[in-house]
Amino acid sequence: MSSAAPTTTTHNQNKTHNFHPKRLTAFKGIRRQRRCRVPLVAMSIPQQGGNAQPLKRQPIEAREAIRMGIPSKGRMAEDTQGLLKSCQLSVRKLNPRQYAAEIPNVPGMEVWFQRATDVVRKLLTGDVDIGIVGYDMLREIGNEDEDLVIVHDALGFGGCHLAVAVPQAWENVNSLSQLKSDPRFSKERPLRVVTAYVNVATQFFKDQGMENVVISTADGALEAAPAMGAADCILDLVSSGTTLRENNLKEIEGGRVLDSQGCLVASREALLKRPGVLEIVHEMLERLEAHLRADGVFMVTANVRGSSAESVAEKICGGGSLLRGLQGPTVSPIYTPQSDGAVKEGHFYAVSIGVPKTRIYETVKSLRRMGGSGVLVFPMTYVFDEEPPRWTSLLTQLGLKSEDFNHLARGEAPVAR
Ligand SMILES: Nc1ncnc2c1ncn2[C@@H]1O[C@H](COP(=O)(O)OP(=O)(O)OP(=O)(O)O)[C@@H](O)[C@H]1O
Ligand SMILES: O=P(O)(O)OC[C@H]1O[C@H](OP(=O)(O)OP(=O)(O)O)[C@H](O)[C@@H]1O
Ligand SMILES: [Mg+2]
Repeated sequence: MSSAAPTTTTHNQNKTHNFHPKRLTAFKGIRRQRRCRVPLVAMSIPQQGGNAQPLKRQPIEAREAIRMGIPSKGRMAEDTQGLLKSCQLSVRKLNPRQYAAEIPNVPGMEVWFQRATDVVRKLLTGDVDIGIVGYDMLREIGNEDEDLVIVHDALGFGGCHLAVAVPQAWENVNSLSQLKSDPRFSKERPLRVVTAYVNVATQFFKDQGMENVVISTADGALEAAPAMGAADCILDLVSSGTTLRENNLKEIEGGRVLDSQGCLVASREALLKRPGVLEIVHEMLERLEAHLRADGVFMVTANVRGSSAESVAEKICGGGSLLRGLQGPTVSPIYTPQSDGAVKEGHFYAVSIGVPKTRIYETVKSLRRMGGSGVLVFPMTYVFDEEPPRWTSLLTQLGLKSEDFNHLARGEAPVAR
């Protein structure tokens, strides 16, 4: 470790008492804190702590089944299963205490419930091939390991950021540069930062050239540490900012370390060597992309009177960009049945447009102004577009081309390049 890097210690936190609900959560967290010695150096496979043996990577041939790891508890668990369900990839487990499950729509893949940190560890050890976790965990536990490949970096849940926060009472410290030059901290009396993200924090302070920093770690309720005197400031997750506020802490300019949300991650080795993994990831990515694109959009259809499809399309397009939909309105003739059994194109056309959910009423009013009637609004499940750019980017990261994927999909070996 370079001399500029902050050092890492552990500390115990003692009892405190207060009555805001968020603070009570914090109080519960303190009781389950454990002493945890965190290694000082960056590792390709993080240790389990204590005297545990270093984690070893399983050879790819150690098992045949394809495995996905998803969070077993915490706020990511519910959102992960919710998103999968929205993509018709519902996870089925026989009882709530079982940690193994399946996705009936993806036959042949095992789903394993793990703590978020362990999802990343198990990707690193080759015990799972695919995982869903927060980007924060991926960075902290994965530590930029080359085997970890981000397949989808924005699953739309678990949005938060990691930030440095200091006591509100530090009126003269509102930015990282002010913290850096704060005369209270020196080599003899370094700034004490508590965090659950030791690897990320170590790298951050090193990058900022902040040498007089000591990093300690705890499992949760970190916001209590400055008031208890156990640390000077914290580096922790922030979402609404309530926990910081309720514990008299504030973020500082330049102290935003990273933005996080749920990610789909896979092992490079598994993608390239375990038969079937790349195909499953391809299908999951397609479904996720199409679903996330559809989320927030409604399909609106209305019957509009006109002399031809073109004249109706012109009228709709003239009604503003909202009515043009995702690519332009779809206008189709409505056929009227005749007495002789034939059908005839009438004077009404069905118009279909994809509209942001937030602008539905505005759209209905515009359609009515154009003589639209029978307006129907449907939720969209998927918007499948061209091959998703994230898929192309994944293939590039793996050093593959589309034709290589076709070889793999046929069970043939990838083309050597
Ligand atoms: N306040 C938050 N808002 C949004 N996402 C969050 C928030 N806190 C954590 N996360 C995300 O959820 C992930 C799991 O955190 P969470 O606190 O739910 O579980 P945990 O820390 O494993 O459980 P516990 O807090 O009970 O020990 C984090 O890695 C992060 O990506
Ligand atoms: O900005 P906010 O919306 O208040 O959210 C931030 C808090 O959420 C997380 O804690 P969590 O509730 O998971 O408790 P923990 O500290 O025990 O993990 C995180 O560690 C922060 O403390
Ligand atoms: Mg938590």
